[in-house]
Amino acid sequence: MERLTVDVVRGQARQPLVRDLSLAIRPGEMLALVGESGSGKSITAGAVLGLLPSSLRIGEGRIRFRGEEISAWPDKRKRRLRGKEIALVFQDYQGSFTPFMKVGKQLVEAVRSHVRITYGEAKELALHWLNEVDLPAERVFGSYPFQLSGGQRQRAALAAAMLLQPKLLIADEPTTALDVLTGERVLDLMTKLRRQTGCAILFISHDLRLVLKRADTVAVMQGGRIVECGRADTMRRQAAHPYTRLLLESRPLLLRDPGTGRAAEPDKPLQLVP
Ligand SMILES: Nc1ncnc2c1ncn2[C@@H]1O[C@H](COP(=O)(O)OP(=O)(O)OP(=O)(O)O)[C@@H](O)[C@H]1O
Repeated sequence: MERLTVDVVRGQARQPLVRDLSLAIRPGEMLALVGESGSGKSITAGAVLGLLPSSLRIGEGRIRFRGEEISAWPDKRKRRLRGKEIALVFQDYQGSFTPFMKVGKQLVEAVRSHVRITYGEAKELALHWLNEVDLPAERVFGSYPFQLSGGQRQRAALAAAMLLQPKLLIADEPTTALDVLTGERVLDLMTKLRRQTGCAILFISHDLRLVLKRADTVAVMQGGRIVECGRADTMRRQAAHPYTRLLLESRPLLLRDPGTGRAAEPDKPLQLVP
């Protein structure tokens, strides 16, 4: 992305939501885009994918993918790129699968909508990737999404994303809905997959400390702009921008019982406090 600006269009007026954003991800690299809610991370991902709502437009700048400028491509051409060369994993892993169709059937259909192979070949590919994400492949293939745990569904979504060996995987808060250990496992798998396949990963997160452990490069966003971008190991030692330091120092939220102010007990109403 070079000097990318995304505007919200209201009648004749345009107001920038993402400004002057430049980022580069190389094959096999994990770049994390981090910032608080509303900082512009999802809009940036939407711009790359050609998935911006109609009220948002790329204003200035350009997006290049494997040497081609894709920002000006028509929707149909971008659609062909999505799923095949650029894959997606969302926070809402429920939304990655249709509820009442077996996981295997969905994986097979996803492959066959992009490449002309037989059912048997597509099934073999699906089983291979389910295996790669450490799932009991045959069982998951024959299961409905609701028969899997949240962590299993997110790993199945990762297998679905990898099926066509994408060059870029965009993962928008893929671990946020998972408990810490399950989330770490999904991240470990992403690290393994990018090493194995050379797939680049754009990892979107609000959790700077989490991504500093796994990403090669970290870009910190605030109010639609990148305020700091650099190697994760350097940022771990010395964050330059005050906002990055604030994100690093911010304490995890605790769940407290609003009545007693103590750590919450199960089944009591909860309140989030900093
Ligand atoms: N369709 C839209 N029209 C107008 N403003 C929008 C639209 N979509 C997003 N915005 C605004 O753009 C800003 C950036 O939104 P974005 O969803 O990219 O943030 P984010 O960093 O991904 O946040 P979160 O972590 O909560 O998903 C926010 O202030 C949001 O309210």
